[in-house]
Amino acid sequence: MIRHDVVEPILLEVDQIYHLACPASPVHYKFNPVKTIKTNVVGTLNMLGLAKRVGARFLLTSTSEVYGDPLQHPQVETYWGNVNPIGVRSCYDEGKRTAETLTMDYHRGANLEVRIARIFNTYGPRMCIDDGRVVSNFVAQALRKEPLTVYGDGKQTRSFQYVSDLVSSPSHQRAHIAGHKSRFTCAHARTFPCWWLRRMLFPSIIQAPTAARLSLIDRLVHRPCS
Ligand SMILES: O=c1ccn([C@@H]2O[C@H](COP(=O)(O)OP(=O)(O)O[C@H]3OC[C@@H](O)[C@H](O)[C@H]3O)[C@@H](O)[C@H]2O)c(=O)[nH]1
Repeated sequence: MIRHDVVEPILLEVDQIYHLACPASPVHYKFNPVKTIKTNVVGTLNMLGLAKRVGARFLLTSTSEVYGDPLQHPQVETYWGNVNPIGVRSCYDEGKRTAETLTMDYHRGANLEVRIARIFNTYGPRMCIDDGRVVSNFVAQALRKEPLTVYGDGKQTRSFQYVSDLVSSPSHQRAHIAGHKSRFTCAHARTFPCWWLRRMLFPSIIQAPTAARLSLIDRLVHRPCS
């Protein structure tokens, strides 16, 4: 294994590049916004340059956040989004949009074989307890028997997906099929408001047998962060 910051160029002999670098939780990517956008722009350029040099296939993990504050529900891959270029989330939204642009420009200009996976709100084992995203926050708060922090009126909706569904999804499989269209959505077909998530999670965790709760705590706290 090599530890390397994608913001710095690197020369390797590889057949495939999975470009996953970048914090995904809003709390984490807002912590150092300049580093976040650098990772998405300079880091993506470096990885695409490497892919071109060695003729590797390239996968970019993008995000539902490329749609910004969408005016269309659900978001289809042809929707261009509604993004604030100067907001606190822009380092991530616009960074990933630029990363997508660069990926498609290398595809068109250098004939690089590319895939772009637009991943929606994903949760599951190996998340940090302080990840900051809504599902792990609610689970951690319910385990501590604290009130669940629903921001705003809780009517905001998200498409949540379990991590193993993401990995085994048909969309993910398509990433491996040569010649398939270059971008695809990785999301649950339905969206749910945050208030619903609170109503569903809290009683099921509070009423769970102690052993089940301890196992959840173990999975959240004692596993390394993904
Ligand atoms: O404790 C919390 C945390 C979050 N929320 C709300 O829950 C909703 C979801 O927020 P999250 O922090 O889980 O993350 P978001 O859905 O905004 O973005 C995330 O999902 C898409 C991924 O591609 C992105 O990488 C990731 O940023 C937001 O409306 C947020 O305000 C709460 O109500 N309470």
